[in-house]
Amino acid sequence: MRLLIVGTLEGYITAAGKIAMKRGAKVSHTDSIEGALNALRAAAGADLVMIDVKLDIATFIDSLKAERITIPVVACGIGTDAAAAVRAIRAGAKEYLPLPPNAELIAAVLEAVAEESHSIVCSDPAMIATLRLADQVAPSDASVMITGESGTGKELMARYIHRKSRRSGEPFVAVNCAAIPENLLESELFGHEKGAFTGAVARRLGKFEEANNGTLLLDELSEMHPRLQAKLLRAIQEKEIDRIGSAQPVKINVRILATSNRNLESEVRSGNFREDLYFRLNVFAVAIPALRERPADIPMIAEHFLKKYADANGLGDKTLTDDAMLMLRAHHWRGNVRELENTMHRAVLLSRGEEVGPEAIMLTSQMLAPEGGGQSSIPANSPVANPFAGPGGTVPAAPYAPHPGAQPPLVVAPPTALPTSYGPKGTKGGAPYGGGGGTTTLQGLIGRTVADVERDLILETLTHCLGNRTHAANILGISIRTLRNKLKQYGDEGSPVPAPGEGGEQRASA
Ligand SMILES: Nc1ncnc2c1ncn2[C@@H]1O[C@H](COP(=O)(O)OP(=O)(O)OP(=O)(O)O)[C@@H](O)[C@H]1O
Repeated sequence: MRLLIVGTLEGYITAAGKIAMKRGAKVSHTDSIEGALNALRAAAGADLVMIDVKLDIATFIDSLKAERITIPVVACGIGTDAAAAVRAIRAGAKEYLPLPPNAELIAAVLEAVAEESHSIVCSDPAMIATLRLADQVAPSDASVMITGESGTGKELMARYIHRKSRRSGEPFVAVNCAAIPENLLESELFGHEKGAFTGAVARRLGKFEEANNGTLLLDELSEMHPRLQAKLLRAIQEKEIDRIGSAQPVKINVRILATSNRNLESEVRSGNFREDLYFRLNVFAVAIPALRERPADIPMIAEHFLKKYADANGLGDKTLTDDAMLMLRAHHWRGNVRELENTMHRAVLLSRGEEVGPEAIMLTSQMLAPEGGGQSSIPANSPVANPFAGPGGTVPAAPYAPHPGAQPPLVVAPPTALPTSYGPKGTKGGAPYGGGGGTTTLQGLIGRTVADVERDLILETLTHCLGNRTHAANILGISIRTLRNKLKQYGDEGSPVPAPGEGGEQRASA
């Protein structure tokens, strides 16, 4: 939880900050609205803003909206100044907190924000049983291996276990082992001393030390190189780590959670994953069912995201029609909850009135037949399954007429609409999405590495989205986490990364 305090809070900054820090929040402070906007633009990141009621909250919230920065804002002021409180709430603040700060009130607000952004929505008995198991294992210090297909909510489950554990007031630190190159992952996890290698200009603490007394999530652990697996095993067994370049081991107290979307047992059998490490980490196993195996969750999660994105885009209340719900229930959801989330995000932006009908439901993975040849009950190329579907269920270039105020190009713009060149310098276009991609454009890519093309695609999409990470991740079909990891890597390698709200040149941290 990262808290940004804006203004002087009538001289109570230190007290409020201390209370928040005690609850595990990372607190930063700026005096002015401009300072806050700059920090948020530069991706400094915050989960909650506490702002002095004396500042111009309406202008601040309007600027956030204009720049599509979604963040809850809580106003703070002396005592119970009812008029100021009403003004702040009218301007869009979620809450009004009276000063001097009250520890319980601040704790409740922080908790509500944390719950809101990481709550697990479910009603299917299969998922409820999985949550019960998580509840049982959470209080212990045992390692937990969380498995499930991509997009089922493994990271969400890890956060849930941390929240329910005795370590909930301590840091939760996640490392995506697949997104970090092997040579960097070692220093990311274990840290390094100054001069340990070329470029190590200062000591850097690794994620193990950052997570000390708390929980470390090793996301996509199956991707870790065997050499590092050995070092990880030692860290877990000995409860100490060696920073690169140091002969002095550092004691650590970290609970490990790990996720994998591969079958780790077969990775062990094929020699790609150490058996001893597997048994160390697999003290408890929590297997999250695929979304299609918990059909009762589909309507509830769909409604949840419908509300979330309608609120985020200021589009008022929306409801799904029966036909639209039928389509959602019948779909195979190979991309699981992430795919459903993206589908609902698009539906919100494409629907015109209060009702969201089948015409707004674009099931982009229709073209991926379910494994084993099974189809959803509605054929992929049926106009009902996807009203925009072309032959084979692909989505044609720009078939919709967006209603005013929506930003469909951010979500469904075809590659040709992007101001980009995916090919070598000077060539235009490229169609990595289904439908419409021709051999000419593909030929333009020959001679370039996949990593190179991927970087261009990601950076151009981000530029197109004015630096908005969420929109870019949606268009790219990758998780926001994967996008952030990639951006960090590109930034480290010297590529200019657009900051939120920027379409262009400014460098920012991912
Ligand atoms: N039950 C749920 N309720 C609400 N949101 C959910 C639920 N399950 C997943 N999500 C959302 O779906 C998205 C994907 O979840 P998450 O990143 O946890 O999946 P994952 O299994 O870790 O994916 P990957 O394997 O690709 O890293 C996130 O935005 C998450 O908040």
